[in-house]
Amino acid sequence: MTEGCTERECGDIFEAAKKLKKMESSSSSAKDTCVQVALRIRPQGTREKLEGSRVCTSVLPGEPQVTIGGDRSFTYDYIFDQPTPQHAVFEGCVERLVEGLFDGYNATVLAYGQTGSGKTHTMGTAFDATAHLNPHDAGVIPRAIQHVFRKISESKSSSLSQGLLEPIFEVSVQFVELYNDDILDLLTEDRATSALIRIHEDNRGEIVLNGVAVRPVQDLETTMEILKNGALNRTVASTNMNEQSSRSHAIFTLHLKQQRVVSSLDENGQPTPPKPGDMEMEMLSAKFHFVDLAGSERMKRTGATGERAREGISINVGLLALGNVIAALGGATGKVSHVPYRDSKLTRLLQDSLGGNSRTLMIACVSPSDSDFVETLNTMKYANRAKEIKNKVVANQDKSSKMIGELRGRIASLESELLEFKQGRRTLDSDGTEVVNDQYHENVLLTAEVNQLRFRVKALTETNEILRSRNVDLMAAKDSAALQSSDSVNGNTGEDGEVDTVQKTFRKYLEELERTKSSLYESQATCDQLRKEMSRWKAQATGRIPQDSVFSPNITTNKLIDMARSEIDRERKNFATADAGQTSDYASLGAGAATEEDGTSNDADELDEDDLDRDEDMDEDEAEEMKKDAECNAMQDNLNDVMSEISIKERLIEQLEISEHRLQSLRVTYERKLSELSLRIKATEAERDKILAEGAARQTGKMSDDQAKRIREEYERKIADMRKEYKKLQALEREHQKLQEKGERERQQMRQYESELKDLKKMKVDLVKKINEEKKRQQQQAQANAKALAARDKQSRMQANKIRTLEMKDKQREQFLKKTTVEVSQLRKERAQQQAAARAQLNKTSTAAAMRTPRVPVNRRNLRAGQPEKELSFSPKQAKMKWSAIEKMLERSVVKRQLVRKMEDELERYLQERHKLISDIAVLEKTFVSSSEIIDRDGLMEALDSAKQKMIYLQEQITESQKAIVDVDEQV
Ligand SMILES: Nc1ncnc2c1ncn2[C@@H]1O[C@H](COP(=O)(O)OP(=O)(O)OP(=O)(O)O)[C@@H](O)[C@H]1O
Repeated sequence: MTEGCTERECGDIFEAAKKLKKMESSSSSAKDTCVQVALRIRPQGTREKLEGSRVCTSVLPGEPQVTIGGDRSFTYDYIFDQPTPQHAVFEGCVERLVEGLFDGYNATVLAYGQTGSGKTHTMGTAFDATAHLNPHDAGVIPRAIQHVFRKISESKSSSLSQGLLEPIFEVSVQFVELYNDDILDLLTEDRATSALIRIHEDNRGEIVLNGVAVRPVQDLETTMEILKNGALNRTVASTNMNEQSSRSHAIFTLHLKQQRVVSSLDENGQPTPPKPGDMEMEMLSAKFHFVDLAGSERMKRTGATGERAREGISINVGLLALGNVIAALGGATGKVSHVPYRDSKLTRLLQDSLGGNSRTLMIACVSPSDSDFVETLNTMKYANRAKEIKNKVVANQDKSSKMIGELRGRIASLESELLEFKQGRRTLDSDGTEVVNDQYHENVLLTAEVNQLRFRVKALTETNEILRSRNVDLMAAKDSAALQSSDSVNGNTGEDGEVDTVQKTFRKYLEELERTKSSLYESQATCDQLRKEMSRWKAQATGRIPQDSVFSPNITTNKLIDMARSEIDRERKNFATADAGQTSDYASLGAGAATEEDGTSNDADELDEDDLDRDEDMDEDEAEEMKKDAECNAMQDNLNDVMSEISIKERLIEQLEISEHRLQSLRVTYERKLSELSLRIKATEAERDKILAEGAARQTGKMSDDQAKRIREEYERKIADMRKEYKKLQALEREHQKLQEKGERERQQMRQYESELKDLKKMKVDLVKKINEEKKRQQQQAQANAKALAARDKQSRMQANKIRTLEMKDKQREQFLKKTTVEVSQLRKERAQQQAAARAQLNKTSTAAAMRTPRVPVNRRNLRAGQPEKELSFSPKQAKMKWSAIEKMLERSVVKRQLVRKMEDELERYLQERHKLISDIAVLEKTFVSSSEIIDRDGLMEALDSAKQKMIYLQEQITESQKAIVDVDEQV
């Protein structure tokens, strides 16, 4: 397990990081969310049924798809067909928005549709001052309010049951209407205050209404009362299309502020209760706009005149501006250049909800009747465009909670990152392959190196063991030699001076051996010390300090370490000298690159995208450079290893050479002594023989037999002693022989060390060469990179210039077009005036001369001639092409519009005929029932038959017209 972190802790950190990441992504980061669209088809009204209207919409069962006009289909996020009850609409698409309110997400529900299509019914603000609202018919707003208060009490009681701090909620409401482009506060009786209402955009980009009453509310009943009073204050009037038609756009806003204990999310993204000791508070705020738009209407159909017509125009202007905002936000390219929010107060009020920070739902309300075919088709198209709008949704947390959350997330992710480095966490890269991080690889390499060193230490320990056993042998030999020497002291005191010398020599020899052994130990210790030192350097290089890096103080060891350090320092200095040239080159290159950056920074604002690209490239280059640096460092480490190895081997060889030298000199001394002893044995034997021979010659008289015997015995004893001594010396010689053999083995080892040393030196040379080559290559690469960077900078500067030039040209072109348009309208005006004048003149004089009034040329060539030189030189061909394209497009859409209008009129005519025919049929049927004359009844029957035939024909025509409208409408 990794240092300083238990398995459990690691797991906890990972989990915490995971949860916080989820929290972060779910709360603080803005997410793109499309505006959701629901289509609600209201049931046919009694009047429509009586008028014989047929249902022209059909919904695919189980699919959110609707078909109209035969084969025109639209798909929405939700479709609620005719019989859908109110609660299903709320639960289907609004409830989750209310839930989001408690997590700090703004929401908007926008009811759109033609007049009488069911917007007010759906929103739930169709209150009757006297009648009690049937809970079953309650619309979206009452249900949302109910849900908010229910959820508040639920979360309070759930906190209490969990032993957590009770959350604090603040709920307030606002209710305004936009009538004839005036904002009116529906919660105040004093209409004069409305003049003081201002739309204001705060520093977070949120739209706020200054001067509008904010009513704090505590429970469902009070809020409903406020809602009801406000709704009853709304401007409504009766039109042909709707008994109670809303003549204004109404916006009911519910603000929710809460202070609660922060809850984290589990692995499934579900909130988990915080631990009792971990009670961090957060502040969340959110608002819910409920927008009941006034119905779009065709004056012809609503029969509006006077004030109603003025209202209708204002409503249609607002809705048109809303349509333009929707079109701009949901443009095919997805790139919004300008959104005309400021074109109307309605769009300005809805700026938050469309393209802003809100989860928005548009409920498009339509009538299923074929008499409303054109309006229904238009509403469906309008709603279809709204689907494309993308909002940026972010939870509204107070600044400090947000920051704390972000910091917690950051800490947790850093902790998990650290853990990943330590443990070698496997991750999936972009290709989906499993990878282990670099730090882990490095750890593995170091562990392998440590193992290798351990192996070598083991080998040295074994050598040590061998030397120790040899020491034991030698000690035994020494003891036996001492014993023999004491024997000889006891038995022979006369001629044993030479033997003593031999023994002394032998002792010296043993002492020498001991010295050699201790030298070997010393070199072994040096070797160990150097290895430890090496691993300490490595550990320092990787930021780790091994546990065994503390040694007992020892003067010799320290001396050796100092020696090794000075040697390494010397080598490092050598390399540093070799590097110095290249480093200064790198530094100058780096400075060059920095200067380049400074030079380009002035253009940073204009070159954002290019800079981003370049940053990415630079990141890649940096990564590449870092990789190379790592390689270079690895090589340097290798070189250091080789060098320390070399110094170890050199020391070993030195020691072996010294010991070999000592052995050699001992051998010579020893051999000399041996030959001296052998000569003396021979001389003694010769002396004995000689005395014996003389004794035999003098046998006759002077020496007795006993005398001779004594002399012989004495000499024989002497010789026996000497032989003994000789034997001892021979044994010693054998021992010496053995030692020599060992020496030979050591010499072999030395030769091996020497060849290894040679290899290592060669390796060192190769490595130095390789490092130099690598550095040279890196230098070249850096130069090439700097060059490429400079080239890229130059290119991006050029591109920026190009963009600026193009933008300038574009501006000029726009100005040119604007000026041209102004001039054209000016000329048209003048022309009209001239024509009027000419007509007046014609009336006066009745002569053709007046018709020759000089005409002001209005063709484009003349207009262009009036432009300054510069503008003319600016791509007139392009401007002409653009102009003609605009003209063609306008022409096409005008033709299409005219055609559709004609078809709509035709459809309207058929519908009216059908309406008339239905009432005719009703009259005929009535007369038929009341008539008693057979002749009359036959006539009536025939009339009824022909009316019914006509009805079939009319129905077919209506269907055909609807199909034709859809076909033309679909054409681009
Ligand atoms: N889903 C429905 N179920 C039953 N009746 C409905 C439904 N939708 C609308 N209605 C009825 O249709 C009539 C018109 O509805 P509503 O007033 O809500 O239309 P509107 O779109 O708000 O019209 P306007 O834009 O003119 O205010 C009302 O009498 C309403 O009760």
